[in-house]
Amino acid sequence: MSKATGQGGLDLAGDKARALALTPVSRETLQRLAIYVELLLRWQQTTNLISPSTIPHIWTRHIADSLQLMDLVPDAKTWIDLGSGGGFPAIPVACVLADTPGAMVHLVESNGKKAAFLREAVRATGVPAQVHAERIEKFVAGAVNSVDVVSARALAPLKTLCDQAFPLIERGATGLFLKGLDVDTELTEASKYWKLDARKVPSKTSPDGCVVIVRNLKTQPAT
Ligand SMILES: C[S@@+](CC[C@H](N)C(=O)[O-])C[C@H]1O[C@@H](n2cnc3c(N)ncnc32)[C@H](O)[C@@H]1O
Repeated sequence: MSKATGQGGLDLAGDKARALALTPVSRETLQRLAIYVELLLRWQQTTNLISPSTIPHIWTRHIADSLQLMDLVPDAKTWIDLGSGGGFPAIPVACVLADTPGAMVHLVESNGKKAAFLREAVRATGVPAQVHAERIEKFVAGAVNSVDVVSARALAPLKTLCDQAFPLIERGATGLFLKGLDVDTELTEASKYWKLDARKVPSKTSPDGCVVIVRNLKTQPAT
């Protein structure tokens, strides 16, 4: 495999350079990310971890999209990522946090094959992360410790994310939810059931995307 090309002769160098310009990382973090990307592309041949059409843009569409969360919560050390799938945003976040003492990222993913991949990704990169192969509802209900951040990407509408993340946000976690074009409709719907402080931050990687930062989540009083 040449330096310029990735798995299967894919030329990812340009996309990787664009991603690193958007979300710069240390040399050590980049080494961990490169191990993860290579592993993901290998598993992708037999397990659907990301949409095949996004493979040529894996560094911008997935890695940088995940890394943009770091600047929003610079002091956060403990995360729970809901519905991690192939590992976004959790594994890139853990790659950055690997040099932070006390950091831990929990990945909740009920699909057995994807959870097996995530375990292998954690082992290969050596990042501070644990994979929980169970349903979000069960994991969150049993989570005893408070965390700094609860994140989710491409999992569910905001109303459902509020339902799922409420026990964690109630105990002080900040919700970071990567969202697309429908965000305003989703916010309107969520606001019927939840009182929430929600701030939209434009995405660094997608012109139609944003990150919704949720704090102070409370149920709406019945009218
Ligand atoms: C569309 S994928 C998104 C994966 C990843 N977050 C991303 O952005 O690439 C949603 C993932 O959430 C998982 N999932 C959905 N509902 C879940 C639940 N209730 N408990 C655990 N995992 C769930 C699915 O198995 C799937 O892998």
